[in-house]
Amino acid sequence: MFHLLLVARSGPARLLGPPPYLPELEELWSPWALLLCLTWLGLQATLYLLPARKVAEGQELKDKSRLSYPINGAWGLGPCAELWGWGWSPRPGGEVCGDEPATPISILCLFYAQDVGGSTGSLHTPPPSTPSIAATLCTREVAGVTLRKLKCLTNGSGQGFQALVLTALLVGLGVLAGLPLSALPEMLLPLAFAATLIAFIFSLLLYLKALVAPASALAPGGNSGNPIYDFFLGRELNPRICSFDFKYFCELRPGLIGWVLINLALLMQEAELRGSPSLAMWLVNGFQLLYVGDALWHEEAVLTTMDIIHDGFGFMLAFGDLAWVPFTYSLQAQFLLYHPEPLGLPLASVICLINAVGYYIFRGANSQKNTFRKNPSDPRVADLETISTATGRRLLVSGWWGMVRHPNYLGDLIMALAWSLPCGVSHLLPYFYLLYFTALLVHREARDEQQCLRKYGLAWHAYCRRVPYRIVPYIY
Ligand SMILES: NC(=O)C1=CN([C@@H]2O[C@H](COP(=O)(O)OP(=O)(O)OC[C@H]3O[C@@H](n4cnc5c(N)ncnc54)[C@H](OP(=O)(O)O)[C@@H]3O)[C@@H](O)[C@H]2O)C=CC1
Ligand SMILES: CC(C)CCC[C@@H](C)[C@H]1CC=C2C3=C(CC[C@@]21C)[C@@]1(C)CC[C@H](O)C(C)(C)[C@@H]1CC3
Repeated sequence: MFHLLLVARSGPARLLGPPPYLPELEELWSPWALLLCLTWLGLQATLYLLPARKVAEGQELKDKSRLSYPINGAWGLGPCAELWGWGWSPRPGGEVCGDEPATPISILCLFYAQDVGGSTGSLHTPPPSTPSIAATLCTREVAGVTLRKLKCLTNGSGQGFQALVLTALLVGLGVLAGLPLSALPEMLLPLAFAATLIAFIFSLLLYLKALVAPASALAPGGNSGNPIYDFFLGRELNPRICSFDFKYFCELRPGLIGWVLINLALLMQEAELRGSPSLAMWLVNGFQLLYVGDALWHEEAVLTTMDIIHDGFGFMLAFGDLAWVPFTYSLQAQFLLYHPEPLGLPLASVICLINAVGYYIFRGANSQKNTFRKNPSDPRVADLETISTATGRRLLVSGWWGMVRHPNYLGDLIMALAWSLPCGVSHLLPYFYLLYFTALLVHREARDEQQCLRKYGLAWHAYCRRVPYRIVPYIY
């Protein structure tokens, strides 16, 4: 990470060459940078602790329990923000008619968005047995008909980004009040050092906490008994203090939003240096903002990722979330600040198209799987072909998941390419993310494959025969 930060600002910007120089400790260590990182973590933790608009349930744990997670990153601009209601016989998609006669068969779920006042809302008609209804909160008898107040899980649509938007507002106000955001790029080295230090100390504390955690709270890996290995991979699966879930918080909030902030600071510094931000810088900022915004919009989907379900929370993820993501994922914008790249409109349009294709595949595949896992009879996935497994769960074999076994990785990789292309082809450095990410996803795919084979046995073999390619059709 430090090599990348140093090389990005050096003239030759050679990824494979030696670092331009070795920084002295004074260049790395700054109490101000540490204070800034801690303030940032404090701000994001405060936003995380804002009263939850919705609580989602995680996957089943070893002891058959499920953890709850606040879904703050989203607020309701549309249906399914927070969810409940007294259901009775409205026309699907229509307005609620209070005086409409209630009938026993039309118990519905009225999803209504809190921030549109609570009085309006769209109506959905999920059958009460679908997994999108988490619980019956209470029942009420009205004219001999039992109405149920239902707690529903969101389907992810129409959600916004509370934490991201509030951070943007605060930063905007700060900038108006004279906060020198464009000075941030000069501080990247000490900030990265401080973030690494925090990740290291934090993982030590997590390791110590895990020593007294019950066996049921431990991750499948990370319990080898070798302290260095376990410290690195993480002993505990979902370390928490009360309802504050450290892994979930770190995975989505400080690092991802920090990445966007660093990008913005680089854009502002470029504007100061050259009069206005370059088109290439706009593209990189826009694409990556879309990616982070998407992650927060679909915040709940992270609960089914391998990181949350399977991996312990140790140094690898803490460092990855808090330091690696913000400081290396912003590498293209860092590169552009020191190595401006002229970009014409025709090429920019092609790059936008590549990003759009990548995003379409990434989002389509992730949403299709999430929808299917939540409610296989959802009309959007009900027609897809599936195969049964001994666990009772089915596997999709048509749609995106019938094209390759990891279509979401394919989309993600295409986007990674689009993020590098605005930096031109004169240097390898801006393509670092693409190379690293390919390695990460190939390794991740192999890990997932092993887990699925363990879970689904013969059915997984059948799926592999039916869909022979892993990530790239006809190639891999
Ligand atoms: N930018 C970054 O740095 C990173 C981004 N990512 C992105 O995160 C996202 C999540 O990735 P990841 O957590 O690895 O895993 P996936 O979202 O790909 O989920 C894999 C799981 O999906 C289920 N599954 C697999 N095949 C099928 C099928 N045919 N039908 C139904 N379910 C199926 C299985 O779980 P089950 O059957 O138990 O439901 C499997 O374990 C991806 O889009 C990836 O690109 C990931 C890592 C880093
Ligand atoms: C330090 C090591 C070299 C590697 C550490 C890996 C981590 C940086 C990544 C592991 C899985 C991740 C995910 C995302 C970010 C990177 C890490 C933490 C993710 C939050 C990015 C946004 C996506 O939409 C997502 C699906 C929510 C991602 C989940 C996995």
